[in-house]
Amino acid sequence: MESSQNKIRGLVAATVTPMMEDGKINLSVIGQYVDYLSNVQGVRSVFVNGTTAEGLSLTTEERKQLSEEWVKQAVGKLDQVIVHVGSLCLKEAEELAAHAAEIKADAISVMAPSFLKPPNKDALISFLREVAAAAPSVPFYYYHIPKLTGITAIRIEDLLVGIKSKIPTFQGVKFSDTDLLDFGQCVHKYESEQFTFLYGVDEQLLGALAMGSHGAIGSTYNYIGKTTKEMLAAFECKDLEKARKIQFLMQEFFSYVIRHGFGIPETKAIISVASNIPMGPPRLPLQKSSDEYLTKIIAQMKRLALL
Ligand SMILES: CC(=O)N[C@H](C=O)[C@@H](O)[C@H](O)[C@H](O)CO
Ligand SMILES: CC(=O)C(=O)O
Repeated sequence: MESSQNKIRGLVAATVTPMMEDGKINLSVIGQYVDYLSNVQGVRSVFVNGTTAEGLSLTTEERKQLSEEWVKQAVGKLDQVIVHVGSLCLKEAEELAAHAAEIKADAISVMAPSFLKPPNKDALISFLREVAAAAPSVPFYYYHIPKLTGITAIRIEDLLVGIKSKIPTFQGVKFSDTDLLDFGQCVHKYESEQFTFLYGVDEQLLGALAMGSHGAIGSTYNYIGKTTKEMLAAFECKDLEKARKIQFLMQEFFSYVIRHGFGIPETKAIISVASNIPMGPPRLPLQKSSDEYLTKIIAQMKRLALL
């Protein structure tokens, strides 16, 4: 049984994968990255090899090296290292899950396979169950990101019916979608099960907090973690006016970048500026964004006092 101590609460940074100009992964800066997150942003948990980390663009060997390095560097500095082990290939996902267990990752997470897609909820559960079974003592989080997986017809409220009997290690959901009806009903219906619901659309986290979110996993907590923590604290003290003020400020940033193009290339560049750690370019098919655009983003962030 999970003790409440192991439950994920608060903010989790969805990390980027540091890369070198030649395209190789750069393990050598992960120690510094951990220090930066915990000391500068006050973020003490990480989600590695996920979307922001270009997890599905990495080789299995690279994913293993990265998760090993994160777990190693996190000792004594971070609370939780959650490793995304999802893959289009069940066998590869199982291998990564077993590896995460071996290196003592705190939790694993799996998104739905998105090329040959599960035709229905039961097929998805069967896939998740097999992966989870490869790490039978590691807490398991389902990673819901329908816009990217293309699996938009499966509601999480329905997916979770009886899930503990099928996936004994099931612990919660990383919910990266704007559907607050589905999210709210997950929190409400499964309260007695003590699942953990972590919200993943950073632009509207306050809405999810109002629905009872237990925390958040997102790419922007790499650089506005500290500000977001102030919003969480204000919400906690029921100072909604202050919480809104902070969310609105962050939304000014989101509104600007989303209009002009916002994704992993920009995220890597912003973190590089914020942390002074070179995160490098993204891997193809993603492309570096232009210096001109990045200069504008940084100027906007400074204007909003987010950098
Ligand atoms: C699609 C995507 O990458 N979503 C991230 C996590 O789920 C978020 O953290 C976003 O990057 C963030 O909300 C900005 O849109
Ligand atoms: C954004 C997110 O949570 C991920 O990178 O997987």
